[in-house]
Order: sequence, then C-alpha cells, then structure tokens
Amino acid sequence: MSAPVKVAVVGASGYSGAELLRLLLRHPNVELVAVTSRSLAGKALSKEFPRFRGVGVADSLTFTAPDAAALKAAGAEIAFLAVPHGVAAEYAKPLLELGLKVIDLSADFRLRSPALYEEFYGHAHPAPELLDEAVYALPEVRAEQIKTARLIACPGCYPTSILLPLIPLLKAGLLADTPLAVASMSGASGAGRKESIPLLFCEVQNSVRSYSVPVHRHLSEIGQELALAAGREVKLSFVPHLMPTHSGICTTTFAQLKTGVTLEQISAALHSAYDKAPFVRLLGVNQSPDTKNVTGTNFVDIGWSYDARAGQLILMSTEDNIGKGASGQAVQNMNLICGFEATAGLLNI
Ligand SMILES: NC(=O)C1=CN([C@@H]2O[C@H](COP(=O)(O)OP(=O)(O)OC[C@H]3O[C@@H](n4cnc5c(N)ncnc54)[C@H](OP(=O)(O)O)[C@@H]3O)[C@@H](O)[C@H]2O)C=CC1
Ligand SMILES: CC(=O)N[C@@H](CCC(=O)OP(=O)(O)O)C(=O)O
Repeated sequence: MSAPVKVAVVGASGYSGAELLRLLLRHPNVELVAVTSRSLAGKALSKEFPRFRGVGVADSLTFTAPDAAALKAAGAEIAFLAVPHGVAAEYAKPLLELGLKVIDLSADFRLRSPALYEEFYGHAHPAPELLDEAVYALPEVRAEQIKTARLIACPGCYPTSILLPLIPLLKAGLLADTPLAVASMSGASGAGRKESIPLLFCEVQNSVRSYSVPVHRHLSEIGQELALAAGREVKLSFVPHLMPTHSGICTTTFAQLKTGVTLEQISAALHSAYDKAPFVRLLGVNQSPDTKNVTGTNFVDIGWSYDARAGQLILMSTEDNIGKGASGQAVQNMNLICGFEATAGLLNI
C-alpha cells in the first residue's frame, strides 16, 4: 500500500472541522498532521473533543494557530479549510503557493464571477485571481475535473441537496422553462459552532422558522450550477428553514415538466445519472426520504413524485449538512484527488 496522504484541518474546532476530524482519523489512507484553531491553540485535541480519545493519532495532536508555513513544515500535502467565507481565501493563497492542495468548505471559491460574489457576500472577493482554476466540486457531476484540481470548492450544504436531483433533469431537457420553487430545512449545526442567541437551545427547540427570505446567499451558486446544467438561466425561489435538530437537511423542490414528459422519463434520467454513484440513493416514485436515515453519513437520499392535479413534479432529498453537505463531500473530493477508493473512510452508517 502507498504511503498515507498527510492532511491538515484549518478550523478544526468548528462543527464541520470536527466532522472532518471524525472522518479523517479513521480514514485508511490518511495521516492527520495538524489541526488549527486560534482560540484553542495549545489545547490537546482530545481535551476539546473527548470522543476522539484513543482514536488514531488524536491523542498526540494539539491545536495550533493557523499558519500556512507551519502546516507545510508539519508535512501537510492537503489542507482542508473549514473556516468562514472571506477568511478561507486568505489561507488558500499561501497554502497553494507552498505547494499544498486546498479543499475549501467555505463559499470563497464556488462562484465563477467576482461580481456575483460581491453581490451575495457583501465584500470584494479576496482572491479573484484564483477563481478560474477553482473547481465547484460536486463529485457526482464533475469527477474528472476534481481529480486534477489543486483548489477545490466544496458546494454549500443546501445547494448539494438541491442540485443533485435537478441537474440530471435539466441536462436531459425534461423541465419546463418556468421558475422552480425550493424549500429546505436544516438542523442548527448548519449555522456553525458559535455563540448566538437565536441558536440557543431554548430558542430553537419546539420551533421551525424560515429565514433569509427572499434571498439566501446560496441562490448564487445554485443559479450558477443550474444554468450550466440547463444551458440557460434557471429562475428559482429558495426558502431555507431552521429546524430543531442538531443536523440534517430536508429539501423539497417543485418544478414543471415540459409538455409530454412522463414520470418514467424522470426516473430514467435519475437512474442513468446515479445508479453508479455510491452516495446517492434513489428511493423511487412517491418515496419520502427522512433525515434520520442520512445523519452521520455521506449519503443523499432522493425520492420523486408527480402531482397531476397541480401539474407539479416534486423532488425530495435529504442529507446531513455536515456530512454530504460539507465534510463528507470534502473527503469524497480528497478520495478523487488522491486516487483512493471512492468510498474510503466514508461508508459509516
Ligand atoms: N456547518 C455546516 O453545516 C456547513 C458549513 N460549511 C462551511 O464550512 C465553514 C466552517 O463552518 P462551520 O464548521 O459551521 O463553522 P464554525 O463556526 O463551527 O467553525 C469555524 C472554524 O473556523 C475557525 N475560524 C473562525 N474565524 C477564523 C479566522 N478568522 N481565521 C482562522 N480560523 C477561523 C474557528 O476557530 P477559531 O475561531 O478558534 O480560530 C472554527 O474552528 C464555513 O465556511 C461554512 O460556511 C459548509 C457547509 C455546511
Ligand atoms: C442553518 C443555517 O444557518 N445554515 C447556514 C448554512 C450555511 C453554510 O453552511 O453555508 P455554506 O454552505 O455556504 O458554507 C445558513 O443558512 O447560513
């Protein structure tokens, strides 16, 4: 067996960072060499996350302050960036210059257009010169480009659940050119591990609420990727909701079929796209996916239905926001870059 790849996690104290640690500590082809956090620098990893005690190298790792040169000196070949957008680009630049590959979980390299980034993120792009080479890394859609990339932009959590059912249908030209409507619900870990009154247990429990209407920043990347799939602009409304769970995303999308298109054609397009995709589970017609079946995994479960009375196609998908929606997908991308088994380290259920 070849030597394991040496990896570092920047932002290892956050929710997606900790999920990366969980996956990487048990990955058969990976050696975790550095974990960073500004606030926890100097603290032992297994003191902050006792669940990792005794697992792999966890007991010998201590958080360090994030510094590109130090990660290089630790031997890292790949750096995962699990830090906020706006910040990630600042780390990506020196890491790439030092010869590391970068797998970014933030939104910094997802959009092709710096102007679109500025419109949706409220500040100028910190490293527009890197946008051309970054790959929007949905492994089921862009595997060949991911394999040779040195800068990976992992898709957002909501977008992953929305794009996977829609892309094959748009590519096959099965959907009418009418606006799509999308409603998604996310567990609270989607908002990150930060102090915030609206995210306190007592504020979140027994409550489901929509937010960021009418424009959530994920509309930018969803629109970009749907347009690439359809070869035309695709209009959509998107309403996210916060639900009182730790994690999980449940998405429902309403679309209209082109005249004459049947549900059998929808099923065929989805099966043709995903029958060989190890992390997309097609549940079938009138089958509702459930977040509890994907929590802690890298799976996306997809069901679909047709409401003949309203003339609406209904696409239903579930995933774990920090699994397939973030850290699982990031590891799936690493597996592609490194030529590992597609499922290496990811077949936890
Ligand atoms: N949570 C989720 O479901 C998903 C998250 N993402 C993306 O992943 C990234 C991380 O998200 P999440 O894990 O939720 O965030 P958290 O708030 O839970 O964690 C953020 C991490 O980044 C570190 N950090 C914060 N500011 C800086 C800074 N200026 N420089 C260096 N490190 C910093 C924090 O540690 P410290 O402050 O100690 O340095 C912490 O380790 C974000 O870009 C997010 O949008 C993507 C998909 C889903
Ligand atoms: C519940 C919740 O608050 N979710 C977050 C999802 C953010 C996220 O993870 O954003 P990226 O995927 O772009 O990195 C939000 O809506 O802002």
